Amino acid sequence: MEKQTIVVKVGTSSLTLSDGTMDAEKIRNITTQLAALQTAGHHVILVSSGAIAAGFSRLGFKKRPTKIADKQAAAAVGQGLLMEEYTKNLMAYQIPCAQILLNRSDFEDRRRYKNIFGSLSVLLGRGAIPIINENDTIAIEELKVGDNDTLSAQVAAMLHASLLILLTDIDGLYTANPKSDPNARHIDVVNEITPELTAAAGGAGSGNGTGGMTTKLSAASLATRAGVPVLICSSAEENNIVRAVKGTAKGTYFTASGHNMKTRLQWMAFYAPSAGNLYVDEGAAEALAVQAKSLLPKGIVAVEGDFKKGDVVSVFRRGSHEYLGKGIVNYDRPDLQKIMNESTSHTEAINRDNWIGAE
Ligand SMILES: Nc1ncnc2c1ncn2[C@@H]1O[C@H](COP(=O)(O)OP(=O)(O)O)[C@@H](O)[C@H]1O
Ligand SMILES: N[C@@H](CCC(=O)OP(=O)(O)O)C(=O)O
Repeated sequence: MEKQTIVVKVGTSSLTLSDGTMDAEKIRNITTQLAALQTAGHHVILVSSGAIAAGFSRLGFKKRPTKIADKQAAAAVGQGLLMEEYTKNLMAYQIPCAQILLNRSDFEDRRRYKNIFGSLSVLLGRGAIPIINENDTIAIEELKVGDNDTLSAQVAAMLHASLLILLTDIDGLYTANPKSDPNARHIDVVNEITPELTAAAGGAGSGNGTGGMTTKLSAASLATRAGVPVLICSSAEENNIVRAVKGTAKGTYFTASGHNMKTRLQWMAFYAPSAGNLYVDEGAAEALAVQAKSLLPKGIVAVEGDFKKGDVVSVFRRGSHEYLGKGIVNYDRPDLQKIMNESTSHTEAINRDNWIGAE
C-alpha cells in the first residue's frame, strides 16, 4: 500500500446502541482499524461525533436530549468519556491520540486556519492520531445540522488527503432514502454533484444522527472540489475502513473534481469573507473566466466596500452581476477607484495566482 493521508469521519449512528448511548464495542472496532492503517505508515485523522451520546445518561437524561443547551451540556460530559475510550484503545498499540475541538468558523479566521494546519502537521509527523469533534459547547448552527460531515471535508481538504471516508449506518447514497422508499437504488460512483442528486439526499435516518445525506453531499462537494475523493460507506461491514483504503469497500465513491487545490487558495475559496465587490466589463470577464488571465484595473467599471490591499474581494460581471470568482486585491479601494477603467498600464488589480474562479 502506498502511504497516504486518510481522514475518517464516524457519525453518531455508527457509535451508538439503539437506545442512543455510546457503544464501546463499536469504538474498539474503529480504533483497531485506524491503528492498523497507522501502523502500515499512513497518516490517519479521525473526525468523531458521539459526545452527546456518550454524555447524556451520565448527566441524568433518560434519552438523548433535543434542546440545544441540554445537548451542549451532554457533549461537555461525553467528550471526555469518548476520548477516554479512544485513548485506552489506542494505547494498546502505543499510538498517542490528540483531542482537537473545532467549529466551522475557526477556518474563516486566517490565523486560526494556519494554527489548525500547524498543529495537525506536528501531530501527524510524530505518529499521533488526531481525533476531531465540533466544539459543541459553543457551536451555534452545527449542533442542529450535524456538521461534522463538513468539518471532516474541511480537514481533508486542508491536509490534501488521499481519501475522506464518511462512515455511517448505510452503505452509501441511494436515489432516495431506502428507509422510506423501497424502490431506492444504490449509487456506486458520483462524478458530479447535480441538483437532482442533492434533491435525492434526505435527512438523518435515526434519532441519533443529524444531517443525514444532505450534509454528507455538501461535505463531498467541498472535498472533491479541493481534489479529495470521498467514500460514503457503512461502519457495520467488517473492516470497512481498511477496505475503503484498499478500494474494496462497497459504498458511494465521489471522484475528485478539482486538482489538489493549494491550501492558501482553499482558504480563499471556501472561507475568506469578502471585503468588497468589483464589477468588470466583458473584456475583463472573458480574461478571467475563459483566458485564465489576471484582472487589470482597466477592466473594472465599479467598486464597492472599504477594502484594503491584500483583502479578498468578489468579482462580478457588469450588468448581469454574474459571480465570476474571488481574489486578493492589490490596491486599497481609493487607489483602485482612481485608476479603474483607465487603459494606461498598471499593476494588476488581481494577480492570476491569487484568483479562484466560480465553479
Ligand atoms: N438518498 C439517501 N441515501 C441513503 N441514505 C439516506 C438518503 N436520504 C437520507 N438518508 C439517511 O441518512 C442516514 C445517515 O445519516 P445520519 O443519520 O446523519 O448518520 P451519521 O450519524 O452517520 O452522520 C441514513 O441512515 C438514511 O436513513
Ligand atoms: N458533535 C456532536 C455530533 C454532531 C454530528 O455531526 O453528528 P453526526 O451527524 O452523527 O455525525 C457530538 O459529538 O455528539
